Amino acid sequence: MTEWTDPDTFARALAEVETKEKGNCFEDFEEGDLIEHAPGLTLTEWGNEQWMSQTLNHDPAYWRTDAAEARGFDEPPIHPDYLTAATLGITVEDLSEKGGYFLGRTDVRFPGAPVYAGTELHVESEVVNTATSSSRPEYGIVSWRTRGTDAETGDVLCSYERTNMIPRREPMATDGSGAATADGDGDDEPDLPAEFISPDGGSYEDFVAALEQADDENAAVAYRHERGRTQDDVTVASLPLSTLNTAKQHHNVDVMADSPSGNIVTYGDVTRSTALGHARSDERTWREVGFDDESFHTFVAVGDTVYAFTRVIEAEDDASSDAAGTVTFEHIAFNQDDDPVYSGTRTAEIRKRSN
Ligand SMILES: C/C(=C\C(=O)SCCNC(=O)CCNC(=O)[C@H](O)C(C)(C)COP(=O)(O)OP(=O)(O)OC[C@H]1O[C@@H](n2cnc3c(N)ncnc32)[C@H](O)[C@@H]1OP(=O)(O)O)C(=O)O
Repeated sequence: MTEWTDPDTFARALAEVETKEKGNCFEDFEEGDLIEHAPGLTLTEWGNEQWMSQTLNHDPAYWRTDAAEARGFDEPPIHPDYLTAATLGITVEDLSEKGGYFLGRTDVRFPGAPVYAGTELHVESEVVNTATSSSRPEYGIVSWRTRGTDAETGDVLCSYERTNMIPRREPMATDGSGAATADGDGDDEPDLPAEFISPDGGSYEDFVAALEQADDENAAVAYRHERGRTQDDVTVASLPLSTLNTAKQHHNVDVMADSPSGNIVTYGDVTRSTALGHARSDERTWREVGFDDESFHTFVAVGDTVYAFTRVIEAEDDASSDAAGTVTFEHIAFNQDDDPVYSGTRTAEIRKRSN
């Protein structure tokens, strides 16, 4: 038998053989295509706790039975961030393993009852939009609507619309006009208010009072959270793999050395969940309602630190329980250089002071 492990021989063999490719290119997606994601995943207490602990989501209702019961849950439930990340992770093999980046997501909702450990997740996606990228001819932009359901009951547990940049098999012919970006001369920078108000506490009434104060003045309710989380092998590689997210961006240093980021990068859902964990540590969350207009602005890599900034947009006394009111926030995750890495709006029910 030929000794193929001789390095020169092996290099020649590698150069000759076909690579069994993974994932799909832009050209493989057509609007209306329905994709059922085979992996599925059982949401476990271990997966939930690993996700929550590493992203600093330490709300006692997700950790302690008495705290869970006081919030109307039967037991500590699966955290909505882990549910969202798992509903996306499972889809990567079919939708985005070829490469490209997670750009944004909107209409993230949790229509079902609280989800508990042991629930088997079934996920499917529909291609809702395919577009050329005017600035990057080697990529297209694809959006999918994804639904994660309870495999046993068929109840929808999590749904959203997500957009990725996806590599094209053949780069688009371009006259280069799309690459030019009008940077402007800085004159169109939005004005900031004269004053920033920070709520006195994390209860619903504190957000209402701060918004009322800001309404009278040239002010906004906005503040930063002290905690930061430096990205390490666990957050960058382990957490996405624990959701069956096979994107090479998170665990293949060899391939990523040649990519726009030059390195493996943090799964967008880890960055976002970490920033939300920081924000939640300064409020009295009752329930998560939904997320919109989420965007990932730049890469987060091992060694980067994820911080969070919150702007309070509105408060309404229309929550699902008298114990809480509804607050809409804009959260911005930023790194050690103060560069925004993620932004999105979040609607959450926040406990009233008496509860
Ligand atoms: C899951 C998963 C993978 C991941 O989790 S990867 C980690 C999370 N994502 C990131 O770290 C990406 C961060 N973003 C960036 O670094 C830059 O945006 C990027 C990807 C390098 C592109 O930067 P550019 O400066 O070249 O371009 P733009 O930001 O202007 O965007 C390129 C085109 O995309 C369009 N676009 C951007 N955001 C959205 C959006 N939310 N929805 C729809 N379209 C969007 C933008 O308009 C540009 O279009 P053009 O026609 O002008 O090219 C996984 O694998 O699934």
